[in-house]
Amino acid sequence: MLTKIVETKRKEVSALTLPPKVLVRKHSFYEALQNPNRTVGLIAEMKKASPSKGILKESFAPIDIGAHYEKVGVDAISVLTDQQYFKGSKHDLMMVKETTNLPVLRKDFIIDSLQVQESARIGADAILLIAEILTDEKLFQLYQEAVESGLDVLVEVHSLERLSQLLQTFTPAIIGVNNRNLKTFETDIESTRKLASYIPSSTLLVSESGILTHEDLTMVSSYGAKAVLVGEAFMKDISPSIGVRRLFGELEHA
Ligand SMILES: O=P(O)(O)OC[C@@H](O)[C@@H](O)c1c[nH]c2ccccc12
Repeated sequence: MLTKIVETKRKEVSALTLPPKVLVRKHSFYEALQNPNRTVGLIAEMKKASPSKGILKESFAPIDIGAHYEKVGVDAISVLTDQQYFKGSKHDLMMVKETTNLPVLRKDFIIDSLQVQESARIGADAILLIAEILTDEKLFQLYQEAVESGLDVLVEVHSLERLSQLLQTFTPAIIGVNNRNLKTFETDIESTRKLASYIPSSTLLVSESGILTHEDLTMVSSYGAKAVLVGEAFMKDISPSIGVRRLFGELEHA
């Protein structure tokens, strides 16, 4: 699947023309995640579908979900912009950026400089770079280009092997441990525990995927995660804000 997605991205990039730059107020993704009001920062994701789970939310309305997230006090919003596999769009991101005052992370499979420039132009505050689909050289190049364009970067990694390797090239400011193996779709929050001790203390550790309950949140926080990235649990709850409150232990789990 991952190989297939990257192939699709190559085709998309070869047909990509840069859109005009939208004028938006930038927010620091990095600073937002260090919310002093709680022990774990929250990046709340919106995604209509995923290759592993199919449709997650039939009545998917990005502006509405963004409003829920902002009202309930999440620290940042992640918007899936991949169309083919996640049923998202760049337009979703632009709408969310326009209607909220939160930092917005562009969640996509970025393999080329053009996509980095595009992300800045559509108003993203941060981008995801997946170490498992990039060489060290490419990852570092795209990372630097993003920073030069004023974007924060969430560098995602799944295996210890890939993590150790990339740390020999550079130390990202934010590292996300994806608890989901994108090749097998197996999800296990223990991945965060296994990798946490190898991540430099100066790096902000984000635990991504498979965090469904308050217990999961407490667990990854005890492993050293300073922030979490959660999507599915919020898409499947009665409303995204109820999902957020449940995750923080303010309501019982259904
Ligand atoms: O829906 P979940 O299990 O809470 O996971 C959210 C997020 O971590 C996941 O969507 C994700 C993490 N890395 C990715 C890379 C591409 C697409 C999606 C992702």
